[in-house]
Formats: sequence, C-alpha cells, structure tokens
Amino acid sequence: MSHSLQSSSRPDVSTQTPALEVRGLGKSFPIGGLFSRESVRALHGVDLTIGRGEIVALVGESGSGKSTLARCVARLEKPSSGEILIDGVDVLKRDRFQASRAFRSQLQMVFQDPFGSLNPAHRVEHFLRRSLAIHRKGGSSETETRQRLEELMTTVGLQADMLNSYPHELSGGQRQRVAIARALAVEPRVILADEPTSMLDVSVRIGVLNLMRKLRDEQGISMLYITHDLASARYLADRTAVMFAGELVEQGESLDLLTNPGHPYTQLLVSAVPDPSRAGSYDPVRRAELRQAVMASTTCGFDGDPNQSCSAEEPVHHRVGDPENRHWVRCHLYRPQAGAGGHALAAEPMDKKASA
Ligand SMILES: Nc1ncnc2c1ncn2[C@@H]1O[C@H](COP(=O)(O)OP(=O)(O)OP(=O)(O)O)[C@@H](O)[C@H]1O
Repeated sequence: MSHSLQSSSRPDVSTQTPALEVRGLGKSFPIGGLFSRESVRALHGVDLTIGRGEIVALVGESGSGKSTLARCVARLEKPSSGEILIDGVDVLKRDRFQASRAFRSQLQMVFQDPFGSLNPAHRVEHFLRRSLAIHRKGGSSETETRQRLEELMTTVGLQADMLNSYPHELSGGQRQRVAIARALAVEPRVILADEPTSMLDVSVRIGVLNLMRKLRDEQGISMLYITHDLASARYLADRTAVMFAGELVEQGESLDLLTNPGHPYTQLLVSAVPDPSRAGSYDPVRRAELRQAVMASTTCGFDGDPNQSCSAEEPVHHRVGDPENRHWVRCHLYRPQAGAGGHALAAEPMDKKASA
C-alpha cells in the first residue's frame, strides 16, 4: 500500500466550524444483573473533532471502546455524559429522546458486516429507493429518482444494472459499496464507518478505501474511520486518534503520529505492524501482559509507579513536535525528546480546545 497522504495539500479545516464535534463523551454499561450497581466504563471524557471534508481514523485494540463511541455518536446508544455537535448544533439537546430524521440525514453509519447489513430478500434498488424516499432526496418524478439511483451506483463504482441484483449475487466489496451508496443517498455531512473493510478480501479493501477518499475529496464528506489496521489509517485518514481503555490517548496528523508515536500504547500498536526493516521489535508477551493489566484494573498498565498512574491523576495533553501536525499525547510517561518541541499544553479549557 503506498502512503499517498498529503496533509499539506488539504484545506485548513481547523478554522471552520467542525462537521462533527464530540465533547466529554462518556458511556458506562451496567453489568451483573438487575440489582447490581456495577458498571463497565466503556468511554471516558472523549473529545474529538472532525473538520469538513476531513477523515479521522480511530484506532485501538478490541475492547478499547471504538464501536461504543461510534454507536453513541450515531445515537444507537445513549451516552452517559457529554455533547455531540453537528455543524455546531448540539444534537442531544435538539432531539432529546431519539435521533430525528434530520439527524439521520446529517449522519450515516456504514457497518463492518456488508453481509448482515442488507436484507437478502430485497434487490439493491429497494435499499437505495427506500433511503431516497425516507429522506425525500429522490426528486419529484420517477425519471429523476431513476437518474439519482443510477448516479449513486456510478458514484460507488457499480454498474447501474446491479440495481436489479440481490445481495447474495454480489461480492463482499460490492455489497459494501451498496451500503455506502445507501448512506450517500441521504446526502450526509458525516459518515461513521466502523471497520468497513475488515470483512473484505484484501484485494478489494483498497477499492473501498479509495472510494471513501473520493467521497471526501469530491463531495466534502467528513468521516470517522474506525479500524484496527494502522496501515489503512495512514493511507486514508488526515488525522488519527488512538483509543485506549475508553479514552483518547494520542492524536495527530496520521503520517506524523504513526511515524513518531508518543504514547507507549501507540508505540505498541505501531510495533505490531509488519515491517521488514524493524524485524523483531514486536513483543507479543509484553503486549499480552499489558492487555491483561488493562482488563484487570482502572490504571493503564504502562506505568509501575502508582503515584504517576492515570487513576491517581489524569495526564495532561502534551504537544508533540511541530504544532502544524496537531499532534498531542496524554501520558505521565511522555518526555519530549531534546529538540523535538514537545511540551504540555496550557490548562483547561484551552487544553481541551487545542487538543480536540
Ligand atoms: N452492551 C454492552 N454491555 C456491556 N458492556 C459493553 C457493551 N458494549 C460494549 N461493552 C464493553 O465496552 C468496552 C468497549 O467495547 P467496544 O465494543 O466499544 O470496543 P471496540 O474497541 O469497538 O472493540 P472491537 O474492535 O472488538 O469492536 C468493552 O469492555 C466491552 O465489553
């Protein structure tokens, strides 16, 4: 996979009202039955901003909270705390009890499983027509609707005659393109894509990633791209955010973050990416120990000193390197390298603003 990310040629999204902004998002799930007071903290104080026409990758291992974040933002799950703003409007206040049609037409989700997300009893045309009808985007005549259906198919790189196909007649990659076309039918501002390529053959993954990139570049759609795959984050995303035990621990321009990771967890993730020039650097035993420590306690497991643990005191945001890269890390262990320019950001609220 070539790394054609060219952050410098992208428009400056930091000065505009973000397409999506998440502030202090928290989510706990009750566990242990009806009368139990126990809960598992899946998200804690997550701040995340996605500019217009920007793709942000959210990476982290299984159980780190990525899907919970996407499901809360998509309002499939009720957050325990925090705010969600689309185009500067707090949607939790606007539609207090459930997601409105207006919300659904602003934000769409594409799921991991292209096999499960399309009802096998219907033809492709049905899914797209339904989305157009619900959101009244089909045009006033059948001719216009037909034209729109064919446009959607072309946009996602499918032949118009596949409108007559059933899901089982399509490959996994083609089904995922249909799922993306269905999301596009409502002309959303933001797409949340939860591992959209992980169930696809390696050979067709790149096509779906390129489609997502095209939608960003040509239609200005903003995306949260959730993935385990750091190489694809680097290929596709303008910025990458790293989630660990329900919190964002590092964020920055993808290329910079993945070549110069500041948090030990990000370093561990990066070290697990196969790289012939770095043979032997991945330590599966250490990684398993850390995962175990994370599951067993509320501390992050990277630091043996209890006085410096995140549970004793939340780490502040440290800026890493050149401010242009908007790269920060939250870790008590972070020590800027001499000359690297890393320093702690000022205290709240500028801290949060600068870090999002
Ligand atoms: N409905 C639920 N009830 C109880 N706990 C839950 C629920 N959903 C998620 N969790 C817990 O929240 C934490 C985060 O889970 P989540 O699925 O968001 O992680 P993830 O990073 O998306 O993992 P994966 O990549 O495997 O999907 C986990 O500890 C999980 O067990």
